[in-house]
Amino acid sequence: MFLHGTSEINEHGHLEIGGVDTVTLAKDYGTPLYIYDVALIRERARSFKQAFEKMGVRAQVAYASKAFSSIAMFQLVAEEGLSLDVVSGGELYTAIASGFPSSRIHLHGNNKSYHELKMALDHEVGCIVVDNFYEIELLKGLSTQYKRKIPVLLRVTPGVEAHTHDYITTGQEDSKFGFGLLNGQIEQAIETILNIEGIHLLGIHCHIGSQIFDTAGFVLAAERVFEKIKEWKESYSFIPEVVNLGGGFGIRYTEDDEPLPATYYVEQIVEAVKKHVNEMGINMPEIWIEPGRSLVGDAGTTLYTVGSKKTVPNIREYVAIDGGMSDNIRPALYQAKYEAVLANRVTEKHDKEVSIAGKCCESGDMLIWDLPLPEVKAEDILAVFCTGAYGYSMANNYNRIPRPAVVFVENGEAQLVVKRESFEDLIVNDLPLKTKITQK
Ligand SMILES: Cc1ncc(COP(=O)(O)O)c(C=O)c1O
Ligand SMILES: N[C@@H](CCCC[NH3+])C(=O)O
Repeated sequence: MFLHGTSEINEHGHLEIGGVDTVTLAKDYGTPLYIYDVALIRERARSFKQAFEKMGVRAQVAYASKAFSSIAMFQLVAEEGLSLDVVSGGELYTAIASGFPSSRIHLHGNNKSYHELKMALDHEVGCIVVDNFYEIELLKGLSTQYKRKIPVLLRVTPGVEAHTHDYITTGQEDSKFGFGLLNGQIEQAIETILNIEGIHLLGIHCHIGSQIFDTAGFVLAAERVFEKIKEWKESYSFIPEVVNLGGGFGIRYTEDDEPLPATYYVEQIVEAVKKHVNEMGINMPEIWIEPGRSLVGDAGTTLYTVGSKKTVPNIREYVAIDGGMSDNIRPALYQAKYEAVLANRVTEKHDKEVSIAGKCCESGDMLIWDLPLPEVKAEDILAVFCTGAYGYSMANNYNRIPRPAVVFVENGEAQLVVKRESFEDLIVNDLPLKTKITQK
């Protein structure tokens, strides 16, 4: 069994995280329940930041908040001195409500609305990562309303796409995000932006994918971008102050995953940029990265209560839990794999194979196939590891299932940071029919 972060087995034979007994947490807060190991989030945040500091490079580590956003999470991120990547009015609103320093917020999105852009500019966010020509027009219109120049990065699709253990180069840059790097679009965008009085072109952004286990894709992306920067220095006298190489650093979900330490990604990225900068004889730009999953993924665990079971003779045993694709859609969406244990009986032999079914009305609502567990009984507590990224943030109300609560644990203390949705919450926006209802 692989124990992440501060996870331990205590004297009761229970799984403990952050010094708190998870079986007690399940009793106190109910299940399903998302638990975050705060010390592990801090450790990850610090390792990214310190890696840059060690190399003497000016940098911003922006937490990609799509992985998990809540007021408390944003406050933790602020406390650790990271920046924040938001991709919607909702994430931006949460960031502002949390008191996050707006100068460290970066707004992303491939279809930002006028109102989202205005909201970001009203709050003087650190930068807008411009994605397309429509957005340039919107910003041009908006720029006349503000005294300060709008700081922007231009997002490019570098023609490098990474998938888990490998990467491919895509000649045609077939992506809905950003300006093509190799088809003339980015030059058109730079020329347009440089001619807009109220916009300041701070630099270039690219992101090559998610759950990536090697550094070759990042190095190649940096190479592609810098080949172009060499040209832009000549043609536009444009030298980026910032180069943002995105997020995507992989984590260990199961024993098949072999993640690299944060320091290794940072070193390779910095070395790649330094090489080009030295060749060009320009100043080292600030390097920005945007880790999401690698900051919170393995710090999250979901607790469920076991309910019904079904045996299909000679085939398998299904064990159903009180959540499913409503709180973790990743197995259904990406065939994502997870490891799990019985939190209340961790020390017992996990040597019976069962398959964990969710409670949604969907055959595909299976959380884990062929999971080794002890003989499971109703009321056992199942702990699924590594659910911290894209779990709560992609949770939904399918079958009108309320979203679970979120608890932070650290130094033996638990703190509720997101309340469990109630049935009342589910109908709060529903309006009754205008016409009088006649009972038949
Ligand atoms: C632009 C951008 N930045 C950062 C991230 C964060 O990725 P991850 O959670 O894999 O680190 C993503 C998601 O893939 C993204 O699209
Ligand atoms: N939601 C995806 C990752 C998307 C990355 C965002 N650009 C996942 O759970 O793996």
